[in-house]
Formats: sequence, structure tokens, C-alpha cells
Amino acid sequence: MVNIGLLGLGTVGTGIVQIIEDRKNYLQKLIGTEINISKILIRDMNKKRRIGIHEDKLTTDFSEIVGDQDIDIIIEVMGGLEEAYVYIREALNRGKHVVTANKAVVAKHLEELTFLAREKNKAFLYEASVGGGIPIIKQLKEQANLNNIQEIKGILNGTSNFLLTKMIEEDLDFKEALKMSQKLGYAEADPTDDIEGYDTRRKLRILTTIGFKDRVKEESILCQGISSIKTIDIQNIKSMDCTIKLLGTATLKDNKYYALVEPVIIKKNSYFGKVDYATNLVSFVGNKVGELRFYGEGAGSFPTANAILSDVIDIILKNYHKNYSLESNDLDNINKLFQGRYYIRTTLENDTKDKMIRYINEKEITDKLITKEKDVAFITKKILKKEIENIISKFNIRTENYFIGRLEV
Ligand SMILES: NC(=O)C1=CN([C@@H]2O[C@H](COP(=O)(O)OP(=O)(O)OC[C@H]3O[C@@H](n4cnc5c(N)ncnc54)[C@H](OP(=O)(O)O)[C@@H]3O)[C@@H](O)[C@H]2O)C=CC1
Ligand SMILES: N[C@@H](CC=O)C(=O)O
Repeated sequence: MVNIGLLGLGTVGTGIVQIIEDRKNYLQKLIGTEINISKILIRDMNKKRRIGIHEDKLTTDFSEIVGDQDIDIIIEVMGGLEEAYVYIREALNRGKHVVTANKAVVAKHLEELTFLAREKNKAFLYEASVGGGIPIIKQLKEQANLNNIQEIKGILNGTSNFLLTKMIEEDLDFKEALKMSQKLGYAEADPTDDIEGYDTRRKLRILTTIGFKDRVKEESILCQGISSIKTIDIQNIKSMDCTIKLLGTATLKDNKYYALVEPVIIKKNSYFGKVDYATNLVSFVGNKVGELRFYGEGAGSFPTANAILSDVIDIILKNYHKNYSLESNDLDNINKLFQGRYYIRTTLENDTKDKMIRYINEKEITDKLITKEKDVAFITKKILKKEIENIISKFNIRTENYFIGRLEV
């Protein structure tokens, strides 16, 4: 019997218990032994659970799990940063394999935890931390051994994609759509991470570190979210026969790379434009294999639990990558030089609005201006992203009073 200590019994933890229950007999035949969740860490003993669990299995004391000699694998699906990190580190130190869905922890401590696991000859696997149910990490590790990875691109956050799709396709308002995604279990405990792009940035940091073989830090990725998008933006985007997606994009050429998270306006019938609701699409380009695309449910109970259990089975069957590179190749980050055509909408009082219009006309930044009462929207020529920051700071525009999307059309 393989005993598992499960940290967390929320959206993902519950899915894990259910899949193991559903597939019990099949898995037993496949791996020749039973997978048993022997203990589960939770916060609140009195909480009503979606599934029936024997009370004896539940604990609020992590030491009961990590100190249990019979537990071989610890699955961390409790979320948060500090406590989860401390528990994962302790589990590895005590000789347990660890599987996690926690992108916050993986993004912050990927190298340290991977090297600790190697030192202890244990696995530290995190397939579920990027792309929910999509098997991307394993593939990328494999392909990065055979290829120079030149580009990684993805719709990597289910919540924001769900939100944008609801706004575009069903004319729903931002707050309403966010509530729905929280109810469906896609959003993080604090949805700021989803809508401000931080979750996408963490996932891109993980993918680029593996793919580009460099320690790409979260701070090296420019990040802009979707929280200030308004109905007027949706109308403008639709009038261009386009849709909008929060994309993470990184390209590497001659040891120089860009890495950005930003809303991108694309044609509805393009490959990324067709990815709707909580689905994710991740693509990467290798110099030998060309472009590979991975599409599927990017969040939610079963898809994420599925990715966790793929890692668990790989551990049991000793079928996981141990020696993929996490080197530091000292690549140059050239985000400052990034150029693009941008859609910019500002909502300003008349005085500032007029001054800004004069400024962008003088500087010949735009050839298309759309004004509607306080809202001024324009499409820039190809400019440095930095120039947009200059406009925002020159006119002291508050975060909630502008929205920016890059055009990829
Ligand atoms: N939801 C999704 O679609 C996806 C989530 N993830 C990641 O998976 C992880 C879990 O997400 P999700 O299942 O949605 O989270 P939930 O908030 O639904 O569940 C968290 C669970 O962990 C328990 N928990 C939280 N903090 C503690 C603590 N300090 N001590 C003991 N138990 C604790 C909670 O206990 P209690 O029930 O008693 O409150 C709860 O059972 C996160 O890292 C998330 O980023 C990754 C991909 C997709
Ligand atoms: N909140 C995340 C959950 C999965 O990683 C998302 O919406 O993608």
C-alpha cells in the first residue's frame, strides 16, 4: 500500500479523494498496490465537507502527517505561501516525496525545493501548478533536453479567461463574472492574483525557467492585469472583430529574452482567440520539434486533481524527470526594449483629457482616436511599452482609470 498525506481538502483536495475512490480498482491493477489517503490536513474540523470522510483521517496538526513513518508521499493542495513552503520543505527533509499544485510556492522556491529533493533522492513534482489539467511541465522538461526552446506562450489563468469570455460573449459585467468563477472554484483564495496577472506571471516564471534553462525570476516578467477593463473596452474590442486574452509570452533569441504578461487583443478566429472560459492553451517552440500546443481545462477540481495524480503515479512507477536543468545561464532580459501596438483607454476629467489628446497627437503616437465622454481610447503605432508608462505617469492617471491591451492582429 502507498500511503499519502493530503494537505488540504478544498476544491482540489476533494477532487483527489474522489478520483482515487473512482479509479481504485484500476489503479491497484496498474501499479500493483493500493493508493491510500491515510491522513488529511485541514484548518477547520467543523466545516461541512462535500464528500464523506471518516473523522479519524482529518487532522489540523501537520506533525501528525509528516511524523508518520508509513506516509510515503505528501500532496500539498492547501494554498498560501509561507506555511505551505515550510511544510513542503519539512516533508522533503523527512524523506517524503512531494507533489504540489501551489504555483506561488513553486514560483518562489523552485530551485531550492528541486535541489533539496535531489539531495534527498525524493521527487518534487508540480505538474498541476501550471495549466490545471494540461500535462505541460513534463513535456517541457523532456523537450528542453532535446531542443533550444525559443518561445513560450499561453493563456495560463482559467479565472481571467473565464471572466473575459463572459464579458465578450455574454455581455456580463466584470464583478458578476468574477463571482461566478469563484463559485466554480477557479479563482484563488484572493482573486487579485488571477485578475492582476500575478498567477499567470508565476506560471510563466516556472515555464521559462524550465524551458529557457535560466532562473527567470517573477520580477523579470512585466505584468499587467485585467482588473480595470470596462464595458467600453469590450465594445471597442468587439468592433474590431477581435477578442481579448490575458497572455503570458516569452521569447528567447541570442541569449536575450522578453517575458511579459499582458492583455492581448487578437482575432476571434485565431488559435488563442478560440480558447474560451476556464480553458488554457500553452504553446512552446523548440528549434527541432517546432511548435507544440497543449489545450485543456486550466482550473477546477477534477482537472487539477488529475494532474496531481499523474505525478503521484509517476512517483510510484519511478517514472519522473530527476535531472532536468535548472541552471543559471545568465540570459539578458530585454523587456525594456519591447515594442508593440497598443490599445489604450483612459477615463479622465476634461482638462487632463484635452491635454493628453494634444500630447499624443503632437508625439504622433496614434493614428486612431476614439473618444466618448470621459473615455478616450486610441490605438498606438508600434512603440516601446515604456512610452505608455510615460504617458500614464505624465498625466498621473490612476490604475483604475486606464486599460491597456497589446494588439496582435
Ligand atoms: N482551484 C483550482 O482550480 C486550482 C488550484 N490550484 C492550487 O491548488 C491549491 C489549492 O487550491 P484550492 O483547492 O482551490 O483551495 P481551497 O481554498 O479550495 O482549499 C484549501 C484547503 O486547504 C486547507 N488549508 C488551507 N490553509 C490551511 C492551513 N494553514 N492549515 C491547514 N489546512 C489549510 C483548507 O482547510 P479548510 O477546508 O478546513 O478550510 C482547505 O481544505 C492552491 O495552491 C491553488 O493555487 C492549482 C490549480 C488549479
Ligand atoms: N486560479 C487559477 C487556478 C489554476 O491555476 C486559475 O484560475 O487558473
